[in-house]
Amino acid sequence: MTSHSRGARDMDEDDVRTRPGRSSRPRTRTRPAHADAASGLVIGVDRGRYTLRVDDVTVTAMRARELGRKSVVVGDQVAVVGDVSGGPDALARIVRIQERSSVLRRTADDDDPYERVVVANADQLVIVTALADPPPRTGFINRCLVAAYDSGIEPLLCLTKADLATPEEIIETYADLELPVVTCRRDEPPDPLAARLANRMSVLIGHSGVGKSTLVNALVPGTNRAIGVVSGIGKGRHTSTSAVALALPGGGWVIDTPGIRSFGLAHVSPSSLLASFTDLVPGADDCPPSCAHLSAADGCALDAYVAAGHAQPRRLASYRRLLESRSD
Ligand SMILES: Nc1nc2c(ncn2[C@@H]2O[C@H](COP(=O)(O)OP(=O)(O)OP(=O)(O)O)[C@@H](O)[C@H]2O)c(=O)[nH]1
Ligand SMILES: [Zn+2]
Repeated sequence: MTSHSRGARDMDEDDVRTRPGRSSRPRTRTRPAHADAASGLVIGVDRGRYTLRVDDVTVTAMRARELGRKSVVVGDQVAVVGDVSGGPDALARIVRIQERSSVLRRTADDDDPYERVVVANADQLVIVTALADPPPRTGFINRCLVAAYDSGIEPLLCLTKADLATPEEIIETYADLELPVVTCRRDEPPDPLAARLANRMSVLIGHSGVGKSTLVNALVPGTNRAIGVVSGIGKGRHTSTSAVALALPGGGWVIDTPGIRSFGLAHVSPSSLLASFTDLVPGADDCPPSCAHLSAADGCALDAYVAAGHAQPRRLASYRRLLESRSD
């Protein structure tokens, strides 16, 4: 349906979602609650106060009681009513959370039964890894990849500190995943990364000290993310723990996730991860029900599928490596 054919039909959530950024809506004689709500993007969350972008205005909001227990997270598109002027004492109310196109979850650890959504609507997960100081950890990269594939978010490997070490070895490690890679160094502008971020909603994730703040400062002039010193202790510094979305000068958003170093992956099933390996998917047709896809000895049909030449052995090895990284 096009926007012209709506007529007097009531606005529903889908209408709001497909037209983000509009603050005024056609008024009809019979309107559902808050039909005149503005659309906002949640760019920060701090102790029950939400920072939103409504058109080009930064607005502070609280949640309306009608939201119930549903959490509002950075990246959410919301409907907001009340004072959206952005004035110093202005407080708006979030009355609705639009359907999410993706969710990135974190659990405190893999045994934690509560999955916490940390970011909504991201379409790219930027895995920031230093080439040295600290050295790359493939376990971490693997876990991030599993989280990305499971959430339907495209991964991008961003290798920092290219002045300290060469990237060939780590690039070779992931050569079978069609994983895009960019390298950066602080003495050069991060143009290859900026090009990949343009007009997208990207989440940056990385261990402390990999140079994430340095990157964000270079990507978003005017931000002042604290730059730390790599140390063996590294826990004494005060760091904010909630995600924040920053507007990129060329369009798009980058979400920094201080305090989120990895993801709980207990909820990721072998079959949901397999879905990202489309070349292997048909091979699972002959697997026993709820196959763990780990070995032919347990009846997994993927080995035979690969042996018959239908897919690359290296792809199966990559898939299993990621599968096993869930419990690293
Ligand atoms: N040699 C070199 N050092 C870098 C580079 N980028 C950042 N650093 C240094 O690495 C250290 C950590 O950088 P940050 O940007 O604070 O790293 P971070 O990932 O934000 O770390 P947290 O703030 O702890 O999350 C700082 O001393 C930076 O100056 C680089 O490209 N090359
Ligand atoms: Zn199997």
